[in-house]
Order: sequence, then structure tokens, then C-alpha cells
Amino acid sequence: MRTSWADAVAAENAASGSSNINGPGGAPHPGRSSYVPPHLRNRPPASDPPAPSYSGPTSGNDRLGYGGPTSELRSGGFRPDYGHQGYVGVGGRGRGGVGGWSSREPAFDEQENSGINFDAYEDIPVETSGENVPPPVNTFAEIDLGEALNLNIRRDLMVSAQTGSGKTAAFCFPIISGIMRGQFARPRGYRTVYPLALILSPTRELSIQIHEEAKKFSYQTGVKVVVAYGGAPITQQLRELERGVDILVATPGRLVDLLERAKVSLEMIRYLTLDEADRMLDMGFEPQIRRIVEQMDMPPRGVRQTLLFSATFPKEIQRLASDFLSNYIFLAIGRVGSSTDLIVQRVEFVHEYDKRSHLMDLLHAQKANGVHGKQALTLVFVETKKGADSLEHWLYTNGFPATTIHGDRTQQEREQALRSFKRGNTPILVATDVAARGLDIPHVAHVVNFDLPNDIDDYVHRIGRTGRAGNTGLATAFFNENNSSLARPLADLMQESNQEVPAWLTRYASRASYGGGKNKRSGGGGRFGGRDFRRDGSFGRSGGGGTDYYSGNSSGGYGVSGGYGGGHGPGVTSAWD
Ligand SMILES: Nc1ncnc2c1ncn2[C@@H]1O[C@H](COP(=O)(O)OP(=O)(O)OP(=O)(O)O)[C@@H](O)[C@H]1O
Repeated sequence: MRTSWADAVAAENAASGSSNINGPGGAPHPGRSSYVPPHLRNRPPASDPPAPSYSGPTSGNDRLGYGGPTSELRSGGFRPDYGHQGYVGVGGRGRGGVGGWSSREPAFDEQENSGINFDAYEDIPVETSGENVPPPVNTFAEIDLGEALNLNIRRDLMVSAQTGSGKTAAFCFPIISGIMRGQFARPRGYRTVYPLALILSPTRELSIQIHEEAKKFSYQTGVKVVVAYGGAPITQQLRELERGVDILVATPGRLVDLLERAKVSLEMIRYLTLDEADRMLDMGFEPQIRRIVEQMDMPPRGVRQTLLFSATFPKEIQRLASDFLSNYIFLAIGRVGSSTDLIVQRVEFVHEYDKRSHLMDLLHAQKANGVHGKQALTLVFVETKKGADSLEHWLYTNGFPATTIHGDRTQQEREQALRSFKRGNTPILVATDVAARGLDIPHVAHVVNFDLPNDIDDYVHRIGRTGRAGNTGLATAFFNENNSSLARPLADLMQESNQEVPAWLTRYASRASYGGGKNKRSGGGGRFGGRDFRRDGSFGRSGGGGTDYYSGNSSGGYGVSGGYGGGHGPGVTSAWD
């Protein structure tokens, strides 16, 4: 029988009687040698990367802090003869000081997360706003399935909850419960089906995942869940629909197709959920969403119940979203990487031409420190589809089994890539932003932002692929001059999440302070978890006068050049499908 990486780690943990080999407060494995990247050998500990005032690969602007001659790095590929002398940390900016993994950092050999840290839940701040907010429920046991749930599901909801906190269950439970309790007399169409609930999500893989979760939750309830998404044969999906559907999970494009063919009617929709709602209402999806919600036969707001969920909720998007909601409650739960410290974030200064060798160094270190030399599941985000293919190829030829997921691959290839990654067959997944949101992949130990996104919210979602459900994770970002516009929001986010912000990033951030752009944040004391825009008195429907957290202007110009969610300059292929 094949054993996956995760199984191997679990077995090792069981054998050692510990689920946390080198976790917080734990000591590194005695006797386990560690890999030293070539450019760090015989070098003093890391120092600061170049000050932002320099530009170009001059000697003063070089990665001296990373150990010297870049020519060595540029030519550096996989060299199996490297000695193992104790890894001192690429970039060496761990929270425990210079070099090495600090005792608070999740080590790479901590590949299997240590189980859910339930204590951390107590530290997660929860805020609500809106009228007549129902009292909170702290445990499932205390739920009065009658009154409390009925009250909870009577109101519309906009939820901003940190990644991996369990939003899927949060919107599925009331829907399933409501369907079970309701008496719905549905029309009998010859070829048309009338679902009671619609869950829309921005990617096919996320729809598949929500469908799987919703099916588990509705097991033995009689509630039928069907999924419809693009890139897969529609005939099979139609067959499933014809067998009956209560909850339809769909991507917008395929749903529009089904509506146009009159295969689905939204007339009986009682529950509408937009997962990753901010993404669903940005430039890319908004027209399709408006068409589905406002121009077909869906009951109006106030008649249906509408639930919007995401980890991020820019104010301009909240304003758009309020068109779909009626007298709603805003609920903010936690902040990404917040006081619970689940995701350790590192940012390293890496020139464009050094990125590959730098990644290779990280992967070697990870492998050397890993269990039985196995690679921890690592998700590497890049900007473009072409970039994803090319990096995957390069990794593969350098001895690291990798696969890739992006919009130019067939749906079959995409699903196969995800499966292979989850099983540890190809423990490195090179991805565009198509994998940034919602995907719940157990055991992702490390997220690498090989190319940083242009938008801080995309960064938040990407790093959220690790550190899920109370587990710990590590996120490393490669930063260089091309990412200057992200310096300030990144520094703010890291500071807010109690991460160590490198001095050079702070310098970049202070230079970028007056740069404007959609990453500009208003006022002090940022709130990355989201804040109800209705509480900002100046934020009117007309869009005048308010300082938008993102747009930096008051003309409602969200999604200016580059566009939210894609954020690509002219001539660059969109990473989204
Ligand atoms: N009460 C719970 N106890 C234990 N695990 C849970 C609980 N609720 C959810 N989970 C698990 O936590 C993981 C993350 O949940 P989910 O995918 O719904 O997160 P999310 O908040 O939607 O994240 P994202 O913002 O990335 O979409 C899942 O594996 C889920 O099964």
C-alpha cells in the first residue's frame, strides 16, 4: 500500500510518542543534521537587505545579508553533494533572533500539524454589528436547535472570519437545518429543477470542496446537494440535477449556462450564499453575480436569506454587497495570523533573478530537516500561468517532484494536480491565484509567495492555505523592488499579527506611505479582519467623502488599473481562469 507523506509523519509521531517534533517551545531533533544552503556556509549571520533607496543589482544592493556572491546563486541548481551542517535560516529573520528557526517557529520537520489548538479559539476576537444581534452560541451542545437556529437564520449575514476558521460549516448548517424544517412546495418542472439554496464560489475546485463538505453535513438528512462547475461535462451534471437538488453549489459561469438552458430555476431559492464574497463582487465576477441574483427569477432580498462570507471584506465591496442584503448583521471573527499566532510569516528580500535558487535553498533545507528526507507539502504562488509551468518544470528537472494548478490546464489536469499534491506524490504545488482562496488542503506546512500579489487581501488568502483549523503554518514571501506598493500593507499586516517586521521592509513601507493606490489603508490601528462599513459614518452610498481603505479615492473606483483579484498589469495573462 502506498504511504503518503502525511501518513509517514503521523506514524513517526506516533512512534516517538509526540505529535509535535519541534513545535513551539520544543527543541530541535538532536542528532538530525540540517542543510546549509551553499551561500550561507562560512558566512556570518544574515544582515539587512538593501535599503529601499538603492536600486538595481549593485554590490551595495545585493543580498549581502544572504551570504554573498549572487553569481553563485544564479547558477545554483540542485547539487546533491552539499554537506549538512545545520541550517541557519535563509534570510535568517526568524522571530527568535538572527538565523535558525526560533523555538516559536514551526519547523519543517513538524510536517504533521500538532492537532487543533482549541485553546487558541478563546483568543479569537468576535465582533458583531447590526440590529437585534442574536446572543452567541459557544458550544454545539448548548444550541437549542429550535429557537436559536431559527433566530440565527432569520437575518442576512455578512461574515469576515479568518482563513481556516470553518466558514463552510458556518453557512452550511443553517441552510441544511432550514431546509429540513421548512415546508417547501416546489413546482414540478418537466426538465427544470428548483433548488432551495444556492452556494456560489469563485473557483471550480472550491465548489467541488464545498459540495463534498455539504454532502457530509447533510448525510442521512435527506437533503440533496449537487455541484455544477465549468470545464467538466455538463451532461453528467444535468443527470445529477434531474435526480433532485435542494442545495446547488456552483461556479457562476456554469450556473448562467444552466439558467439559460432553463435547466435550473432560481424561483424557489430561500438561501443564497456567496463564499469568498469579496472576490465574487469584484470586477471579474460582479456582472455575472448581478445577473444571477438580480436579473433572473431569484426571490428578492428580504424574501430569500443572503449569507456573504470571506476572510477579507474591503469596504467598497461591502458597499456593493449591501445591494444584495436586507437588514443584515456584520460578524467579524479573528484576524489572519492574529493573536493566535498560527501562521508564522517571514519576508525575505530576493531579487528577481535569485528567486529560483532561493526557493531551491528553502526546499533543500525543508527536505533535509523533514521526516525521512520527505518534502513537506509546500504551496508556491506565482503570478502567471506561464510562470507556473516554467517553475514547475525547473523544479522537476532539479529533483523536486512538483505539479501545477492554473487556468490554462484542463479541469481534469487541475483536479489530478490537487489530488497528487494532497497525497504527497508531488509535495510541491506551483499555483496561480486560482488556488489562493478557500482550498482546505490538510498538512500544507509552508506557503511560499514566490511572486507577491499586488493586493494585500490576496496575500491574506494565500497564506491562509496553511495554519488552518487551529494548526500552525509557515508563510515565506520573496520581496523585491517590484513589490514596493505592497510594502506598507504587508508591514502593517505583519505587525498586527505580531510578526517580526524586518527593518528594511519598514523602510520600504515608510517610503511608500504616500504612494496611494488600492493597498493604502486609512487611519491608524488597521483592522485586517474586516470592519462593518456602516459604522464609518462618512461612508455613504454615493461614495463621496469616505476614505476607502483600498481605493484611496472617493469615486468608487475600486479595482482601478490592475484590478482586484487579478492585479495584473497590461500584457500579463490573468492568473485566474
Ligand atoms: N468546529 C470545528 N472543529 C474542528 N475542525 C473544524 C471545525 N470547523 C471546521 N473545521 C475544519 O477546519 C478546516 C477549515 O474550514 P473551512 O475550509 O470551512 O475554512 P474557511 O474559514 O472557509 O477558510 P477559507 O477562508 O480559507 O475559505 C476544515 O478542514 C474543517 O473541516
